[in-house]
Amino acid sequence: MDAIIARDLTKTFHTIARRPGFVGGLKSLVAPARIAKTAVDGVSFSVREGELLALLGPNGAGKSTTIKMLTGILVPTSGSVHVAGIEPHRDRERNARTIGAVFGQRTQLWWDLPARDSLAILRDIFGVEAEEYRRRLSEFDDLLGLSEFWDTRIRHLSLGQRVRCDLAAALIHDPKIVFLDEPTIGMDVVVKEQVREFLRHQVERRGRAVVLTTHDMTEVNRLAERIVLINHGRLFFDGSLTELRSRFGATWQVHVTLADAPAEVAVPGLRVLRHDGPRVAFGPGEGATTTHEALRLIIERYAISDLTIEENDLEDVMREAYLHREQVTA
Ligand SMILES: Nc1ncnc2c1ncn2[C@@H]1O[C@H](COP(=O)(O)OP(=O)(O)OP(=O)(O)O)[C@@H](O)[C@H]1O
Repeated sequence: MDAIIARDLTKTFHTIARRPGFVGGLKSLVAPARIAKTAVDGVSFSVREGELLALLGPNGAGKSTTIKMLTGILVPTSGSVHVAGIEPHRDRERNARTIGAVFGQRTQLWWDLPARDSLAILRDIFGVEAEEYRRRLSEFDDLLGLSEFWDTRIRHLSLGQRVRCDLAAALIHDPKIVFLDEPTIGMDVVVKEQVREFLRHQVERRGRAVVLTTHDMTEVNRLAERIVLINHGRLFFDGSLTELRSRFGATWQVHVTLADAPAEVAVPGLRVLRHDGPRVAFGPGEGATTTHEALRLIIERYAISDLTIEENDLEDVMREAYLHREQVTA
């Protein structure tokens, strides 16, 4: 079932352009020149329950603006958004009970209170029953190790500790839908993996729908089943990581050592890049786009004794995707 449905979502900001100099400043006051900036332009997508969608794009692409409309912080200029059947900006109270959100750069906790008290306030605000609260806290503690800094004031927590508290706070009322805007920014690799494990648990075991923005390609690789790419406010890709790799010039090589050393090697759909005795390197040919597919084709024809796969990394693929979009819009 779709948890989030965005249709033709558009947001245009209006700002006042200040003319240079003193006279220019006066003119701007008398006759302000308004500049329109369409940050999100006709974006449509949906997210199912139990699905993690990574919303990606270069700086200034419109990701945060999209998330802000999905969470009800911003009102769309046009188009529609439904989150668990609710229009977030029209029904703020029901929306707040339905969603959880973490903005990695900010906190929704109280600076001068210890983590324990901050969460207790949220428990009271959302009316979480005592036994249920204890159960959830203990689950969050198991996954995020909160009790290490339970009694420390939020202002004294490290960034990684603070975001772990923010994650617990965002989920304390058991929302079905979670928005995360760069949740692991600035975290060390150990804490990042802890947070990723937590998110996997929320999606796979708890069936939550999660929308995540990040510039961290390892995160995308390890977490995202589905990717939506936007640039200049427009959606230009919606699909799996495999589809993304095959569409934006991902290259790979499959190196195999064959059980025999045939004089000729050929696999329909693959290109033979090198052939030296039993050792053969295959690359993508017509009709075979993924390494999985390539392996199936090779194993169907030859017995192999060794195998390695080289793929160019996701950052290369993503750079290709962003540049491709620049050329399309240029
Ligand atoms: N309140 C605002 N008023 C005017 N322009 C805005 C406002 N908020 C965002 N913008 C502009 O809208 C565009 C999209 O910004 P947004 O923050 O959504 O990008 P982003 O994809 O989240 O970028 P980043 O990866 O750098 O965080 C940018 O050009 C930004 O300057």
